[in-house]
Amino acid sequence: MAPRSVPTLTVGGFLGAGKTTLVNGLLRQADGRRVVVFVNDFGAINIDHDLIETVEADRIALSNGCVCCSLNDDLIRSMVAFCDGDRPDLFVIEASGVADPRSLSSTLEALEAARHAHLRARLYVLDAAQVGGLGYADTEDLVDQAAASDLIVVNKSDLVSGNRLGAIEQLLDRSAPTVTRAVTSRARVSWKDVMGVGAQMRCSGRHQMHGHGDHGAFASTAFRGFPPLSEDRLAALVTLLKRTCLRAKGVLTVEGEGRSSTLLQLVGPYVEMTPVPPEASQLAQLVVIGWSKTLPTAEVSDLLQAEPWA
Ligand SMILES: Nc1nc2c(ncn2[C@@H]2O[C@H](COP(=O)(O)OP(=O)(O)OP(=O)(O)O)[C@@H](O)[C@H]2O)c(=O)[nH]1
Repeated sequence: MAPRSVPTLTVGGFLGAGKTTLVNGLLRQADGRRVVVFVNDFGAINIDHDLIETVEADRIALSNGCVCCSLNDDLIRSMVAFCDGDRPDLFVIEASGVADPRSLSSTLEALEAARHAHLRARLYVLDAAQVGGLGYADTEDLVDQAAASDLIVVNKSDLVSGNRLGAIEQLLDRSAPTVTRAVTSRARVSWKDVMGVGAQMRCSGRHQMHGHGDHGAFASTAFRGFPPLSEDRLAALVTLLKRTCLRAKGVLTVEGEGRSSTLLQLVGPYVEMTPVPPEASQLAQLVVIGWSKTLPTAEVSDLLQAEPWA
């Protein structure tokens, strides 16, 4: 009997929209199914890979490039390698926050032709707090990408007013009227809903070809192994990043008793700092992503007292 083809979910969405949060939420519902997650980070350090909650062997990092263009061959090779062994129950591809997830359709078609994997559903996470905060052209681009998906997850509803949510819903009514939608906080979607939507959307015209977006507009810089930060320098760093960057994430060590480590997550003006348990204390590392023309590499370097690593 021919081995079964592996159903595959793609997860797209702009920088910081909540893709990793959504994938982790799905993994918690896996109920014994074996899920292999391919994680693509735009920066040179794949921090998302570390944040995905699954066993080591089933998280595959695709770093320092974009899965919709330069890393496409790596993705295909890696998926085929998994299909040569004991096939998993599900593949999940989390695209980078600058990828155009529409480009993954042709990758999936090639794998489908070889009976390795097939597209189950394309999920697109839209950050409700971000939509409209970007320029008109960028917002339009995100909405176009969302319209080419099977499920739009309008996330971070906790951060916006009812009016703002209503305006986003109206925009999607006009631009993506046939795509199923879920309004969420913490990107909570049920396994059943996700699998159900895919089954309904098998013939959704996904054979269009799409080029990838203009990644040249974005740049990232990464720092590693820098010394512990004083409270003041940490505050100055956060202020700088909020003002100048689209996305930053990393693990920082803060000076003081016990030298605590903190996971910093920044999406535009939104900041989360979560203590990292001592047993998981890691090498200090930070990835900063923004517009190429305004990325504050030198200022971040001064505050961290370290040269960029990549
Ligand atoms: N307040 C709030 N924060 C959220 C929500 N969903 C995700 N976040 C936070 O937003 C930040 C980014 O979430 P991620 O899931 O890492 O986003 P991502 O799309 O994977 O980010 P990149 O891959 O870097 O583009 C994290 O600090 C999350 O905890 C939400 O619904 N509400």
